[in-house]
Amino acid sequence: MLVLDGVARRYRSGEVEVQAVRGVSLTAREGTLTAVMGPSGCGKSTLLTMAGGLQPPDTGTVMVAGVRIDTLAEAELYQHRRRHIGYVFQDYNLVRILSVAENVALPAELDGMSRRKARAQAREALASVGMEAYADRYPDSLSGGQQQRVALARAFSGGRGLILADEPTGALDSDSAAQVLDSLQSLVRSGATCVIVTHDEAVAARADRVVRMRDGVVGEDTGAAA
Ligand SMILES: Nc1ncnc2c1ncn2[C@@H]1O[C@H](COP(=O)(O)OP(=O)(O)OP(=O)(O)O)[C@@H](O)[C@H]1O
Repeated sequence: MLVLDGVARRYRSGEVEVQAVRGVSLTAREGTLTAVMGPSGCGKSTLLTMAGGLQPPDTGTVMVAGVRIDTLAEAELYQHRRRHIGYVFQDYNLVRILSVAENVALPAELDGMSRRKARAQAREALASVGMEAYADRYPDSLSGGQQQRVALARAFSGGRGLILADEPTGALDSDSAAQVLDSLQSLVRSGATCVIVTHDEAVAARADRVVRMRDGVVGEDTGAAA
């Protein structure tokens, strides 16, 4: 579960200060898919990076899997992120010289898990997004949608409960995007909490909840009472 409480964040570049997020509270529960939408520059990505512990809020609190992460020391934050949070970006970020299974196993191996265990875990994660048949292929031989499903498996591998995705279908045609959404929904059904930043109404249509931001605040929230 993700709980954001009154988070705010501003950026300063030179003399100019931008209040990117102005106090957002949002709880996303296990087994739900939340779409965060809104015009360019309204603060969606900033909100997602705070939810994932990639940058702290100036004010407000962030809880992931029952732990307040915005005040954790760096080493603990790093460990908590690796255990509980998976990230997916528009451009997949797969390592081209590694096979699909090696890509998915990489975070666990870097974390000290034995190769055998990490690979077994990777195969399970690939199965949960319907990509187990591609385990020995290389990213360049896959379509964009397939690569994104591998990236989803990597984010989820090891049972990470919170999947944060920034425009995961932004580079895909509608058929590939639909397959990525199928995979995301199957992770949600197996209990993951997913939060997606998107401009794509097709994603919003399949979300359990749509949060629309405007100028750093939540303007509309279909799940406000949930
Ligand atoms: N590192 C940064 N330094 C300075 N300003 C930033 C930085 N990152 C974002 N901003 C500014 O903060 C505001 C919110 O940006 P953010 O990327 O969160 O919006 P967004 O809704 O995700 O936009 P998009 O849909 O275009 O990705 C914008 O005005 C942006 O220019």
